[in-house]
Amino acid sequence: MSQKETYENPDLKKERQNCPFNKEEITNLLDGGKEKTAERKQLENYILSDEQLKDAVPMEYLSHADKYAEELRKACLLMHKLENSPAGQVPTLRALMGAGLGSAVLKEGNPLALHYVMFIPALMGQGTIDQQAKWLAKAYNLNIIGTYAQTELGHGTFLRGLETTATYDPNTQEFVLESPSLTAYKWWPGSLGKTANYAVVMAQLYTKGKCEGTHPFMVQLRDEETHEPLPGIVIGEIGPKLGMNTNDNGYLGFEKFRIPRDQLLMKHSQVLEDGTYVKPTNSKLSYATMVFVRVVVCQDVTTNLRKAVTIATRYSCVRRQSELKPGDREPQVMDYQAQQNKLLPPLAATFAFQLASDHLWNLYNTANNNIEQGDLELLPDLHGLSCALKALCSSEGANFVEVCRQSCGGHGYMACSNFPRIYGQVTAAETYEGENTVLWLQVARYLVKTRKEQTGGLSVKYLIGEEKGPKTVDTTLEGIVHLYRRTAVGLVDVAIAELEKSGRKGEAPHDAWNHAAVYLIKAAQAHARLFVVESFVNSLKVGNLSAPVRTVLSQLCELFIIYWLLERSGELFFVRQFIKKRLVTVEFQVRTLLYVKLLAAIRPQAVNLVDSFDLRDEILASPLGCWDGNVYQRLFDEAAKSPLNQSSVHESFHKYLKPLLKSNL
Ligand SMILES: CCCCC/C=C\C/C=C\C/C=C\C/C=C\C/C=C\CCCCC(=O)SCCNC(=O)CCNC(=O)[C@H](O)C(C)(C)COP(=O)(O)OP(=O)(O)OC[C@H]1O[C@@H](n2cnc3c(N)ncnc32)[C@H](O)[C@@H]1OP(=O)(O)O
Ligand SMILES: Cc1cc2nc3c(=O)[nH]c(=O)nc-3n(C[C@H](O)[C@H](O)[C@H](O)COP(=O)(O)OP(=O)(O)OC[C@H]3O[C@@H](n4cnc5c(N)ncnc54)[C@H](O)[C@@H]3O)c2cc1C
Repeated sequence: MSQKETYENPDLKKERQNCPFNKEEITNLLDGGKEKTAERKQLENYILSDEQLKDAVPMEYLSHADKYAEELRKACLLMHKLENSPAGQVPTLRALMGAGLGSAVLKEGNPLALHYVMFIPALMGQGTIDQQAKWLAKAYNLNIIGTYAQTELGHGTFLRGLETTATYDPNTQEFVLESPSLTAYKWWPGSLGKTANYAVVMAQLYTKGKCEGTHPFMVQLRDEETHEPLPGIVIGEIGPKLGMNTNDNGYLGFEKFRIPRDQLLMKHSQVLEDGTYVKPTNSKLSYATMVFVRVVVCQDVTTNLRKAVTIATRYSCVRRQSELKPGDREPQVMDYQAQQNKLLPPLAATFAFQLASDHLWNLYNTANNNIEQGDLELLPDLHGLSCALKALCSSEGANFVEVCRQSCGGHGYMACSNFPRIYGQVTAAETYEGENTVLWLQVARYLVKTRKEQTGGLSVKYLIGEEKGPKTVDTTLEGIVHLYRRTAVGLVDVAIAELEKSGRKGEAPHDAWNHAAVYLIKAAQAHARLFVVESFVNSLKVGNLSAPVRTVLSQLCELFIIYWLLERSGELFFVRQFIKKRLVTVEFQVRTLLYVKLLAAIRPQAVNLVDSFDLRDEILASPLGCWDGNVYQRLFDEAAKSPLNQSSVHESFHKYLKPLLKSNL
């Protein structure tokens, strides 16, 4: 059964011949430059060549506890490796926390992720200079390991409803942390179950008998030597989940647990020794850590989607099934237009999401620098855009990953295909860091406010003033983007009209808001899609792209924006002006024709495009997606690893089946 190391599936080989563009140019573009590509490759060689970081058996065959222990072993080894990393510590950390390199080693979730993704950012964003001096070095050196404990059994979304209390005692200058009910128990924080010994805990601050709202507190949970929970701390792990099972999500209760006053993270608000409360300039500054994570989640989801698309595209060019031309050889399933319709939109989406995420990352950095200087002007736009893109990338990403799985037929359902893990990771992002529906409503709030008050940040400028641009069918990219813009504006206006209608009926604003939720969510989604397509189209106008790369990216861009338009066509019916002008029918006919042409144009470039993602086989971790296309041999090799194949007759036969067979029931 063995194949030569040099094997390359002939169909894939053919797909790779005569590539019209330079794959490396796209790789460099995605990495952020030639040097960054070189750095990444060097880092991958450094990490992935370490034998101790390889799994002895696939993780699926381990128990819940063994999975955790094995992932923790590798996570700790990775941290040791940081010291001598050729790329430097911070870029290495970033690569390890992201969905690429990190997931090649830590398959079921990184037990140290929350330390880097939330605990350290919370200390940096919420702690004073003195508090950072006290804790940050320890955290960076991994002398302490932390998490972010906000969500409770009873409340995740509604932060004002959190029940954990931190009551200031001026006599001892301490806060007393308390979980007054079962629903007040912290529930969900990653790494809390077994790994972390510290946490940034969000609790309702009481001082001088008054509740001042939720605030972040630095809390030690476990003894630094023995790792035993400290007296007054009730802590544990919450059990198996759909995915990310070694992220050891945990629970946490406080029984009159005391911490010194200076462990309230006091960058934005303070409690003085006598208990006087000093307010922040903006009460939402304590939510800043969530904003950071929403921004990085967009990047994480995009990297995961690239993996799914690579696996499905390569497999679809290796897989031959059914009959296209009667009597001919079975075709590659990728030659079915229906398969292209499944796979080429998610392929295009990887570019669209990456470009939008880059844009968001730049906004985050600018806004954050300004906030450090006391200038909060960009905060509403950052909040609106991070909610919009987090919700859009995670929801569309999860749907696309599922389509990629389906496109691989039965083999896509195997655990070894890696789709279950990728899906587990991406769909989790639909819930964590703000449940998507809730985030859409936050976006809608910003849109409605902007439209009504005619003032808002850069991402919502199109809602201010009268819309300009062609009102007839225009088949240029600009024309299509304009259609998106008109739909987005139109849907905000429809939502506002609904709110006003309810108002006229005498409904209170909160009831009117609830009764307009369907419209509000549609408006928020249209806004997010507009932002993504604008980013895609605009980024093709600038940059130093060769003509062949520009051509293929333009085809992907056009395909993607038409795909979304056709998918969400129902929304055009909400916007009255389209119906009046009978634009919808015309739009449909023209776009569908173009869409089908684009599928055919991109099809021959699909394998070369996913090759240009330059994802190593260890990162894809799937027999279906390997570079050599040796799919069937690899599936067979994976099956051989099953513990059920280690003997010809399993012991359970003798215990259960044989007695049944002999029982003459
Ligand atoms: C140094 C090395 C670093 C290495 C690491 C680097 C990179 C890492 C790379 C990759 C990692 C990638 C991904 C991560 C991978 C794995 C992740 C693993 C685990 C995931 C962790 C998940 C953790 C969590 O889930 S933590 C819990 C998150 N919880 C939530 O998100 C709760 C959601 N709820 C809310 O946010 C709020 O309650 C609310 C829904 C917004 C409502 O709040 P409320 O106070 O009720 O506000 P209201 O609606 O009344 O609005 C009032 C007003 O405030 C404005 N507002 C609201 N929120 C904000 C905000 N955040 N910022 C600014 N403004 C805000 C709102 O717009 C209103 O304004 P206005 O009155 O209309 O003007
Ligand atoms: C894998 C994973 C990791 C996590 N890690 C952490 C962590 O490290 N730290 C941490 O603190 N938390 C963490 N969480 C918790 C996570 O942040 C919350 O689960 C999330 O914010 C959703 O809150 P909830 O569970 O209370 O959902 P709920 O708010 O109860 O949602 C239930 C339903 O109610 C709807 N709903 C709720 N409010 C509204 C509203 N106002 N309007 C309309 N619909 C509404 C929602 O849309 C949803 O359909 C994690 C969760 C997961 C799944």
